[in-house]
Amino acid sequence: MKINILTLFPDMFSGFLNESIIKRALEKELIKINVINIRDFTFDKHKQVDDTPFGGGGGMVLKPEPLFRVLEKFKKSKIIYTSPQGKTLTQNLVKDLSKEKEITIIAGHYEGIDERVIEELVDLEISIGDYVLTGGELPAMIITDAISRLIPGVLGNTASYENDSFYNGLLDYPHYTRPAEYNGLKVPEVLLSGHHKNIEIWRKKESIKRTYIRRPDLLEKKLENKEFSKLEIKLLDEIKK
Ligand SMILES: NC(=O)c1ccc(NCc2ccccc2)nc1
Repeated sequence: MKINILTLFPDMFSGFLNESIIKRALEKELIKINVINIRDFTFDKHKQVDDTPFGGGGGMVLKPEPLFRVLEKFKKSKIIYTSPQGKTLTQNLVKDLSKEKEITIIAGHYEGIDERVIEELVDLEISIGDYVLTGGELPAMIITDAISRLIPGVLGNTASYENDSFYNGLLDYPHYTRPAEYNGLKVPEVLLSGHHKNIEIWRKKESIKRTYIRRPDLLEKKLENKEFSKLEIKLLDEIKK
């Protein structure tokens, strides 16, 4: 998987690329991340990348020329633009994107980019949620992070995404680690029992309970898509009693 990120602020990515799981995935060449400075694709004296919006109003808009030039180099990849106007990112969309060979993410800035770039070159506009940020760099990191962890080998063998919350359309169950008692607070007995079947059922029930309480919309969706196993239905009935 190769991810190109087009940005005006490449230095914003150094922490993201040089720490932890992403750093190791890059070292193991499981993924390749290419951060490109859009300003390198301006050839005028002032290296102008943005300008005031036609029709007036505040802020600046990224000019079309530098973006058309840089995107010419990446037109074989899937072109993504991060903006509040995009399709909301979900784990399912992340899963679909993780199957692409190469994607290029345009991190918008200021008020956004000239619409002609979106119309002509962008394959998918993505929003990470209903709020506005100073730029598209953090959304680009979030999309890159979420995709990378699904690439085989990126998560160590201990963790895996199969047990992810959202992977099965439910919220995660509670997690505990040593000590078994802290400040008089005990870990649920079943988790200390070594009884794997009971632990699996307890975890599944906790996931469903949490989803039922915190995100009933996710349960609805899972029911609509008929994605419930017989066990899950049984546990949901117990929870509802
Ligand atoms: N919710 C998001 O995914 C998001 C993406 C970018 C962003 N800010 C940059 C920008 C502002 C306006 C138009 C285009 C880009 N804020 C939020």
